[in-house]
Amino acid sequence: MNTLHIAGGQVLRPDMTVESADVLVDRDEGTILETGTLDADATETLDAEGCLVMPGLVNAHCHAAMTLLRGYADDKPLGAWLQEDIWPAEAALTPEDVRAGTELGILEMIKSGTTAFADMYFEVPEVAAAVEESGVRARIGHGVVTIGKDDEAAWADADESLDIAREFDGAADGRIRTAVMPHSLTTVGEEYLHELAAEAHDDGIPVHYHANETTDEVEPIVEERDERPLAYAKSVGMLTESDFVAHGVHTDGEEIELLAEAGTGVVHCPASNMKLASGMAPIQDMLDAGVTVGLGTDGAASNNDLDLFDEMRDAAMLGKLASDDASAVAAPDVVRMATAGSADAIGLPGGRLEAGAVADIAVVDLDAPHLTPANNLVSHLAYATRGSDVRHTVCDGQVLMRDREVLTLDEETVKARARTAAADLFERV
Ligand SMILES: CSC[C@H]1O[C@@H](n2cnc3c(O)ncnc32)[C@H](O)[C@@H]1O
Ligand SMILES: [Zn+2]
Repeated sequence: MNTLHIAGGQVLRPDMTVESADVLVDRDEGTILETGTLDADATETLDAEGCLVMPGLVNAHCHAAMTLLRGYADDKPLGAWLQEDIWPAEAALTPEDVRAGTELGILEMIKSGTTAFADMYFEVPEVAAAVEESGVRARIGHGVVTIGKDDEAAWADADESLDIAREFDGAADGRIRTAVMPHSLTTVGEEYLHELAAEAHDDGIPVHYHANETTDEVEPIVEERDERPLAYAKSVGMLTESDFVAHGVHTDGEEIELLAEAGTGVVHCPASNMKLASGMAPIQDMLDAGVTVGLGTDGAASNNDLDLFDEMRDAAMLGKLASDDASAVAAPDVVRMATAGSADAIGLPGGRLEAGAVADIAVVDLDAPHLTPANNLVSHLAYATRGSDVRHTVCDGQVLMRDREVLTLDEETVKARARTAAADLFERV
């Protein structure tokens, strides 16, 4: 059998306990065969002495190509940031730019232990190619915006989202799944939302969109329709078990109940919410109500990195402030959010390290001053670990990074291509 032996580490179990154990992976099937004390004669070995072996992190809401726009526009609220800076720059992006930015984003994610992500953008065939080449897992989709477009252009955009979702679902040996992705409840008209949700669900494809991110986005819906945004989302068919929303910052108690009843996932993006001053999501209330909550970075222009360890710390800190309670959004909650919660929210396998699960794994080196002493490793993951502490990354049974060297992408080439693409882009805009 073609196997990978991750040897000599401690393993993070799905119940958030930690114990010394090896991990044996079936490289052909891309699954975990067993964990325990193993004397394996494996095809390939990864040394995990002094390390914590954990499920690969899942970035449940991202725009990976926005790495090209990192630091391009800071210190503005969402509306002004999008309209004055981001959308004009994105209008000048070429397919090659999207490929370069997505590769850079994936490189950053692999180097910080992320093995899967959900991505909303355009030029999606380029996103798919980057996912295929790099070996990660992703749920990808074309983001639809219909406001400011005539009917023909709006339907063309909506159709592109459906066509792309149908074409790429199952690509890259099943590592790529898709979703139909209307940008938000205010940037896409009601008739398009209806049609997108109905057609997507007919084909078993989920719907992903930004919702309840800012008060500026909630108020017009309430004024115009006399209902909250997530009640509106439900009425157009976009609040089902397979669907997942990004943000959910300004979500009231009734909307939280709607999410819990429907089984719709929420992706919390605390760094983006703080940077754009969007607000504080009621995450502890959502967890208490049984909502599936995942964690996302959003794009690198509103974060400004794609490191989910940062995001876990931000989620814990902001969750306490939002609840005015230091016991809220505790360390095990955020580790669960960044692993199983995210995987469940976006409907990809992963997030759990156990026999039979997909072999999507991050190996964290504990030998750093900021992780010493190793009093509580779950606490360390939530509050002290940095993406740069990740030593090896494995996805679908394949080693993507060994001893901090990424094997599927050439780091220097990816960085150089992204630098050139960004410089050329800013010259054009
Ligand atoms: C149409 S593709 C996706 C679209 O979303 C934009 N975007 C990035 N971050 C956010 C955010 O926090 N809220 C809303 N929209 C966002 C991105 O720039 C693309 O245009
Ligand atoms: Zn977003």
